[in-house]
Amino acid sequence: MTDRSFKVALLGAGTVGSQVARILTEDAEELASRIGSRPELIGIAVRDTTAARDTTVDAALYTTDAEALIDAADVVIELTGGIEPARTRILRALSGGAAVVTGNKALLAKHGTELQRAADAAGVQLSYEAAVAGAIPILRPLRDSLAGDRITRVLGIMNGTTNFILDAMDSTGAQFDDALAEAQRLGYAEADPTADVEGHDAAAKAAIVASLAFHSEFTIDDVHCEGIREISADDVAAAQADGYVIKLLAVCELDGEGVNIRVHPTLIPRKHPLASVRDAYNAVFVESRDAGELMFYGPGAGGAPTASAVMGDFVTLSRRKVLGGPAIPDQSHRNLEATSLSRVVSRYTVGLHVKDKLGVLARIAQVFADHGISIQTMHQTKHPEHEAGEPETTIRIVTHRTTDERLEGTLAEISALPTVDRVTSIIRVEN
Ligand SMILES: NC(=O)C1=CN([C@@H]2O[C@H](COP(=O)(O)OP(=O)(O)OC[C@H]3O[C@@H](n4cnc5c(N)ncnc54)[C@H](OP(=O)(O)O)[C@@H]3O)[C@@H](O)[C@H]2O)C=CC1
Ligand SMILES: N[C@@H](CC=O)C(=O)O
Ligand code: NA
Repeated sequence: MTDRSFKVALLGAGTVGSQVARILTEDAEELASRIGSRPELIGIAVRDTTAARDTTVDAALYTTDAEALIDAADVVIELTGGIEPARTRILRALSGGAAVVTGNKALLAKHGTELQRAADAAGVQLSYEAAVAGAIPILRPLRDSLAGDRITRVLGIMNGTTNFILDAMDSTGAQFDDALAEAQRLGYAEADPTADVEGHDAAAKAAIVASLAFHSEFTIDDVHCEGIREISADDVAAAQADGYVIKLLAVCELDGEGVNIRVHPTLIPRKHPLASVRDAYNAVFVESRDAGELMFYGPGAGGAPTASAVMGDFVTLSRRKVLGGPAIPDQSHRNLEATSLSRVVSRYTVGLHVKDKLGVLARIAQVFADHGISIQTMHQTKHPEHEAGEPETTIRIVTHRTTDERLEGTLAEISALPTVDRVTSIIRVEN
């Protein structure tokens, strides 16, 4: 079997692509025996063929002609990122009969349905385990291992960069910018880290996870998304003092007849298993009717770990291609709708910057009561005197469970009080 070969085109040789090129080169014999046929790397598409590259890979393989490579390939591995030209190139590969592996979550979260339909129509395989939580096998378990169960909720830390930043702020007191620069140096952050920091990267992953977990079609536009840029050292210290840690969580949960999908900073108790997820590690909790609670943990970003997920997909779909037979088309569609955040019930911590005057606490507590929100705890921190001599203070309130809609109305009224300077933070609390 292994004397036959099949042609592989690699698009991209950056953080992940360079590691995939290395594995395809160094492990060629081992891969041939696992697949039952020899993968022949026919070329690597990049933007700049003169850039310094990994010397273990044949320099003659680099090209800027991605289309020629795609047209000649049996399997295409797309690791360039972004929407275009990646979308057009993947569609070209699929319609030409090539199986495709990609880690492009931004593309899948926007055009996943179109790509999957193109793969089904061509009778070829499209795999993207690397797109969510890097090396962690999570999409295959959702799609295959749990195919006979009913998933009720998925809760996860799905972005390595923001976990790295929040962990550094929590454990070493690092400043946000320094922690972000280190995450970029280590290859965790996207080329433009806005997608990480603003939560868009985690939101893309949440859309992909929710689509597989709930057998429906969701895009990133269905995900409510808040990032971590507003999280201050004060928020981190206050969370610590109360026995919490702040994490950027992605939550996908059944909500009546629909699914609520959201990404936001969340306070979780330090004894919660997700609180111990450090550095750029990711973890995904899956709750289902029959299996109960499952936790998937591991490196969620970085070149080699992500390449591991790419190679897992590559070996699986190459083996299937070598064995022959039809590709397995996308499964049942329940077509659940995405629900609005406004009715989601949770606890909140709210930070308020106020004038330190007689009755200010009582007035704020009254507004919460008027809106039917019960306060669990209220802390006041004394600030140095204001320039104009007027004393100021920060109040932190932890509420009992309420809806986003109700909290919004409450804070609109509180913000309008003459004694309230501003709302400094609103963070959800999970138990
Ligand atoms: N980094 C990570 O930890 C993870 C990344 N991913 C995903 O994997 C994919 C790749 O990420 P990463 O390796 O970090 O990205 P990089 O930015 O490090 O690398 C991108 C590569 O693609 C090439 N490229 C970009 N545009 C084109 C184009 N139009 N034509 C040909 N080549 C092009 C670049 O060429 P050149 O070298 O010439 O500039 C470069 O080699 C993305 O979809 C990302 O979201 C998924 C999980 C984790
Ligand atoms: N930028 C992403 C990379 C993996 O998907 C992250 O930080 O998790
Ligand atoms: Na994964």
